[in-house]
Order: sequence, then C-alpha cells, then structure tokens
Amino acid sequence: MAGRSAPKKGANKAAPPAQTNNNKRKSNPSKEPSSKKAKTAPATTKVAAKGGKKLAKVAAPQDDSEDDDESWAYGAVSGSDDSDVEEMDDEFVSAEEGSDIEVGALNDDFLGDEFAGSDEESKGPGAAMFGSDDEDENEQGEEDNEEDIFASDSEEDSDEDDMEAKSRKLDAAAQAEAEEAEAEMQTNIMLESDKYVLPGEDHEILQSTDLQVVQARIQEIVRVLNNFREMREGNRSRNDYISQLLKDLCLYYGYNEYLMEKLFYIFPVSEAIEFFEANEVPRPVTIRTNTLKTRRRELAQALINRGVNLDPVGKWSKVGLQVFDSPVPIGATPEYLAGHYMLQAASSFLPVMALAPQEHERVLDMASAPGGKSTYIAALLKNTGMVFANDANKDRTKSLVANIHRLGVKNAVVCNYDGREFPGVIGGFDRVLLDAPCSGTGVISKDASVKTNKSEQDFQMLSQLQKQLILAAIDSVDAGSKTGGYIVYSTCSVTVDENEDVVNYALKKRPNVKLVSTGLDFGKEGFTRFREKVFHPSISLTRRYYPHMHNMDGFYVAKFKKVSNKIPKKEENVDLDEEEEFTPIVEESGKRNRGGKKRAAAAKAAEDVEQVGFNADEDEELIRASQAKLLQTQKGIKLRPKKNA
Ligand SMILES: C[S@@+](CC[C@H](N)C(=O)[O-])C[C@H]1O[C@@H](n2cnc3c(N)ncnc32)[C@H](O)[C@@H]1O
Repeated sequence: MAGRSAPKKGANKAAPPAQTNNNKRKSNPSKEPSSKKAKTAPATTKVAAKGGKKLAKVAAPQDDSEDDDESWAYGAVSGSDDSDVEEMDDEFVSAEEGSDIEVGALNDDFLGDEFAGSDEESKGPGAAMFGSDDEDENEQGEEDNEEDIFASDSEEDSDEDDMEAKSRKLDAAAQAEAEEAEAEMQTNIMLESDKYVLPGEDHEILQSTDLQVVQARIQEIVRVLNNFREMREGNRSRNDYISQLLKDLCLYYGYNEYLMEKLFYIFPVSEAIEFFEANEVPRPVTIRTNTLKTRRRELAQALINRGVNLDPVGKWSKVGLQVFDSPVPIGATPEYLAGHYMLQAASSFLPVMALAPQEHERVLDMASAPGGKSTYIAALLKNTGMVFANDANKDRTKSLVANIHRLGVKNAVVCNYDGREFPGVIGGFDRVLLDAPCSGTGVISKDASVKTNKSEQDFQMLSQLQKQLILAAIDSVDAGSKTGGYIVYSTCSVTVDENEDVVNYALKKRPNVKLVSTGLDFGKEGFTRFREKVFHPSISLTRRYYPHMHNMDGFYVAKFKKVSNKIPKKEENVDLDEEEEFTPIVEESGKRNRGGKKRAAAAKAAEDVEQVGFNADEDEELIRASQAKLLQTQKGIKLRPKKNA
C-alpha cells in the first residue's frame, strides 16, 4: 500500500487534499508573541481539485492576529526576513525540481495567502514558487540588455526580432487558449460532478491507485459528504461514499484500514482530512526550561547567542520555548549538557501542568521513562518533597536516571515496577501522574509506523492495561492529603478507547473519584458520546489536543480528585471484559435517564466498603528506612533506629 510519501517521490505527485502549515510560529491556543523572523508560511489550508487546480479554501485553523503581545519575542541576531524567505524558496526549489504541476500545487500549500498573491493563479504553476515577478523582471531586464547590446545591428536582424516577437506572441496566445479550454473543461466537470457519481465496481477509476486520481476522488467525496442531500447520486447512501473515502484515505496516507476507521470517526469529515494531513508534517521543536537550573529568559538569551532562532511556546506555558532553527544540534549545546533544558514536546507539558504538584508533596509518576514529566514535576516541587519515577521497562529507566542527573533533580526515587503493582509497593501519594503506555496515534508525525503496526488486538490489550493502571493510580493516592489527592491520566493518543473509555471505566470502578477541571485553558472537550457509546457527562471536563488544531502532538488529559480512600468491596476483582457503559436508559416516558439508576446502584455499593490497601504508618516506616539507607550509603551517616520501631 502506498504511503503518503509516495506522492512526493513519484510521477503521481499531487497536492495534498488539505495542507495545514504546522511549522508556523504561532500555535492556535497560545496567542504567542510577535514572530519577527517567521520562516514559514501563514496557516492557509486549501483544497486542490482535479488536476491540481485549486477548488476551495477550507480552513485556516491558526490564529495570526496576535502580533503585538510580549515585547521580548526572541529571534536569532543574524538574518533578516528577506533572507529567510529566500531560504524558503530555495527549499521549495530543491524539493520539487522536475515537476511543473507539483510546483504549482506546493505553492498553494506552502506559501499560503501572504506569499501567493492574488495574481498568482494567472501566472500559472510555479509562479509564486520561483518568485515569478522578479524573474520576469530579470528576464525582461536581460532581454532589454540584449536589445541594447545588439541595437546597432542590421535591419535584417530587426526583422528577425520582429518575427521572433510575433512568434512568441502566437505561442502565448495558443497557450492562453489551451488554458482557457482547460479551465472551461474544469468548470464543466464541476457542474457535472455536483452530483458525484461514485465509480462502479468495474470502473477503471475505482481501480486506479494513481495517487493523483485517488486524491481527486477524496476531494470529490468530501465535497459530496459536506453537502450530502444536494450532491449525492441517486440512492447512494452516506456509507457508500464513506467506505470509498476510507479506502482512498488508506491508500493516500498509508494507514491500515482498522486504524483509519478508528481515527476517521473522531472528526467531522473535512477535519479528519486536516488531521491526517497534519500527521504528515513535523510538529515544532520545543524545549522546556529547567527552572531548577536557570530561567527561561536567561536560557533564551544563551541560545540566541549561539544563533538559535526561538520564541516562547505560547502564553499558556512559562517554561516552553519553540525552536525554529539552530546552527547547532539542539540536543548537544553546552546548555543542554548542563541540564538547562529538556527537549520535550509541548503537549507533554500539559499533564504536569494539570497535575500541579505543590512543594513538599509526595508524587508518583507511574510510567515515567525517559523522564520528561518526572523532571518537570521535580522542578515544580523545587526539589522538595519526593518524586517516585517508576517505569516497568528497566532499559528505559537508564535514560530516566540520566535525565534526572543532568537536570539536577535531587528529590527523585527511580523505581522499576509494573505500575499495576502499586499501591502494593507504596501508596498514600499526594498526587499520581499516569502518562499511560499507548498506541501513539497522537504522534504519527514522529513515528509513521503507527499507521500500520497496530491491530485490533493491540488496541484491546492497550486499553486493558490502561484500565488496570488507572485503577492502581487511583488507589495509590491518599484522599486525605492536605494539599493534593489528585490523579492525572494522559496519553499521546487520540483514540476514544484509550482515553474517554478508560476514564469512564475508572469512574465506574472507583466511585470514590470524580473528574475535575484540568485547569488547562485550551483543548477540546472530551467526548461524552462517541458513536454507540455514551460516557459520564463529567468527561467533558477532560481535554483533547490535536496536531491540526493546536499544532502540537495529539494528546489527552484527564484530572481526578479522590474524595475518599474507600472503594466498594465488589470491585476488588475487576472484570476488564465487562462492557458496562453509562448507557442511557430510555424510560417509558421516552425521557433518557443517563445511567442515573446505575450510578445510584454504584453509590449504594460504595456504602459497602473497605479501606484502601495501604497503611500510612507502614509507608512512613518504609520511607524512613530507605532514607536512612540512602544517608548511610551516600553520606556515611548512620541513623539510630526509632525507639518504638
Ligand atoms: C508514554 S511513555 C511515558 C513517557 C514519560 N511519562 C515521559 O514523559 O517521559 C509510557 C511508559 O510506560 C511504560 N510502561 C509500560 N507498561 C507499564 C506498566 N505496566 N507499568 C509501568 N510502566 C509501564 C513504558 O516503558 C513507557 O516508558
């Protein structure tokens, strides 16, 4: 099956159905400050129609309007706007040599409105890409020069010149006519295809794997689905169109059918295309300032001095920086080696911000390697309290330990348990972060193998593991914590099975927790309904993040508050196969009772309770023992045992 990369390489090159420019300097939620050296184009999403002609501008999901915020927008000292634009043109040229049609298509996609001026279309393919105005002028200038040089030549020559000029005019007229004819054809096609006829089984178009044909078919079907009543053909059902669209999307973007379907239904049709398209583009490189060692302004200055071009990641983060380009590898600067920052995706700041650890708390990061979030937690704790950075994979704890050392974290304990063993290992935490192992459907732009390497069985296994882990995370928190009692669940996946489904499950199995606001002021609400599923209404408090919408990896964040340490006895043996939803019960009156009866039953069951399986005194003793051991081995200090121990 051809991947999305194919169109870029082969003769079948075509403009993508909807190109979202993800490398622009501002991401939607962030209302970022002025970008002085915008190297990339503004966010303009256009849909290309048959033959690579533009059909419609469908979305511009990014907000470009906040140019006047913070006065300290960073920029590398060298370079100017112009030189950047030049560089960008160079990139286009080298990437697209050898195909006129493709050049035209990419102009639209990359340059957007700001660069592709209104007269661009009339100049034909490639005009904006090659800066045709300038080139035309140059060529004209060269011709003028030539005319000057040969001004004194014989009349014969000038007759020849006339002939040439006439011939050029004729050629131009012929070309214009051909283009006009082509344009008329397009118009006719559009009119005819207002009712888009799905190709029949034997139709060669249906069989075609030519990506340009596939892409055109995607466009047409999306157009029909967006105006189904008017544009559908005869009695064709929505499903007829959708099943063809799903096949085409698999072919065009290179996903397996199972995953394509799973992802497709998360979004309205046009938005799904934007999502798949955004997965083809890398997200911005971001770093997190390690406030244990430096401050963002100082770090930014140090990096700018090395020629790094950067900006704050957005108003929503006080520690993030977005790196646009750097003359030095950003993972090997002296500042990096000295632990002044962590290379970390912007989305992965979010769960820690939601967790909001307070100084002196005991926090468990249940699945923590390589430690991006653990080290952020440690920084927010200002090296007080304790972070238990756990990961089931021993190999991965090596990078965790390395990061902890590099960043100067002194309040961490690294452990290597299956998270499901908590709180048997240790409990009574003020807060727990479960950044769960997941399918990675939010980070496809980083790891395209996700498109094909996950089966239905994988998703089932993951979801089971996530459900077991979330219960362990909840049970590891002390509801009586004076400052905390919170659990944050996150994944870098956008599938409902790994997110709302897991949270819904936790709400059912642990009526001693409730969802609370994540405190994050952007992100889309979690689903309270998805296809045939209905979830607890409070799931709207959870947040979803998407690459096409927020210009960050796809992510999900949910925050729970534990209100009691008591859990119903009957939940001890969790039956993970049980698919009990907060299903709306349609009563005789026809009114929907959204699972009220079931929740009432759950609440009643909660009365029959037992204490959660950890003992604060025992824990304290264990911690004391381990601290004593640490003091003895590291500092040679021997503590006297407690008298009553
Ligand atoms: C999404 S990654 C964690 C990333 C990490 N929180 C960070 O910010 O750097 C998920 C982690 O879960 C770990 N993991 C998988 N199964 C686990 C289990 N049963 N218990 C604990 N950790 C597990 C994996 O080894 C992996 O490191």
